[in-house]
Amino acid sequence: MIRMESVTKRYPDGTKAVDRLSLEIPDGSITVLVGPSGCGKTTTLRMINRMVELSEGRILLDGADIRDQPVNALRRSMGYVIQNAGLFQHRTILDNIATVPRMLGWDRSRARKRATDLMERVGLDASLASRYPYQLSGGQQQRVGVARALAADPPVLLMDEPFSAVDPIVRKGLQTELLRIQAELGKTIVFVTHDIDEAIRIGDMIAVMRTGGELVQFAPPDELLSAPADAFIEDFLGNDRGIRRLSFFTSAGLELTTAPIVAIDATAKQVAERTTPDIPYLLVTDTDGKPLGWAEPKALTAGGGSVDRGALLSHGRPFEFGKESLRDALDCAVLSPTGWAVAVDAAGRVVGVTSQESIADAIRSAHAERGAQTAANDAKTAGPAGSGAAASAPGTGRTARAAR
Ligand SMILES: Nc1ncnc2c1ncn2[C@@H]1O[C@H](COP(=O)(O)OP(=O)(O)OP(=O)(O)O)[C@@H](O)[C@H]1O
Repeated sequence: MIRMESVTKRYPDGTKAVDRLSLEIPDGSITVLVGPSGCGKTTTLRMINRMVELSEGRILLDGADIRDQPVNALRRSMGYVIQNAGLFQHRTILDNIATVPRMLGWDRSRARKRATDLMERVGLDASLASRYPYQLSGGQQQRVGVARALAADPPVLLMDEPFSAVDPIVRKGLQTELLRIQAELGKTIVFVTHDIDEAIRIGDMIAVMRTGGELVQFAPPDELLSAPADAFIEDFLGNDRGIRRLSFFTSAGLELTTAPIVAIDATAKQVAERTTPDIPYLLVTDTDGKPLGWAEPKALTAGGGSVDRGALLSHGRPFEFGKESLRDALDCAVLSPTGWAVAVDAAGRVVGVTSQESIADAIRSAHAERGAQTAANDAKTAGPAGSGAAASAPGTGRTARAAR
């Protein structure tokens, strides 16, 4: 664990970049430092690998003061990724990734084998190995940067605005890749961004800082959204907090019904059996159970056994039950022409449908459950007085990340 104890950084010109920052960065998870330009994020990150020396306080890595170990050994235990990747322009992609293992004395073939494996891990095609950085897109260069930082398998990864220079679609792809890599490797990642949406999407814990290098709130993203510490955080988070928070609630608890579902080859009798006064529309599936569209029951029987697929209303985007969040389910329902959302399994087969009312019920119970959980965690972490000054992550109760 990285523990920052009342850390202050004053630059020689007198600028106080970080002010008595206390933070416990939990192992094996992503902690995001976020805040407006100039609030001290980069300075904080660089104090961890001693690219910037702190002025007061101390930083402990697994209980040991980082100033008590040789700076080279410290930096080797921490991969470092920056904006625009910072690749060596005169080296091939493979050699860029193999840089640290080579510095550590690995022989050439072992280092290259490691680099080749890492290219695959970060989603880079092997055919790019012999190219030079200028022959890659910005997104590909960032992937190389991540692979290079992972090359010596350091337990800690420090990432400074790594995805800021690429367009929003590529950026989302890189975030997804990082989450996938993190799920596989379980590194301790400290990630700097000024983008609160990025922080919410990838962070297990988020530290919000404000100008003057002050920590304002340290919390998991759903807690930040539900209980911002003050008006500054509320403003920084922007609109739609309630809706965005629904991304942290799984759709697994939603009540589904299969009552209004019929297959395309259903007989008139089967359609009639499914039809009740409560159900103005039926969802039609193909014979494999995949959704085709909504139809009024009478439209299904009008053709005397053959359904006109072109006349079906769109079923919209279905959501994957249990994997996607309540936010996804709500979005599907709101966009559905019938107001009902279609739930599918991983193979895309319909497992049921759910109404906006059922989703509203699920949202209410999810809020109540999370409230009870938070209260229980608060009671646990409150513990005996004087249990430490550093802002710390709750020990338990982090909900599984819904597919964000
Ligand atoms: N070498 C330096 N000498 C003097 N002041 C510095 C130095 N480096 C940074 N600062 C100042 O320290 C403060 C914090 O800078 P820092 O780069 O840590 O902020 P940041 O939150 O990462 O900003 P950004 O999002 O714009 O990158 C700023 O006021 C900055 O001008």
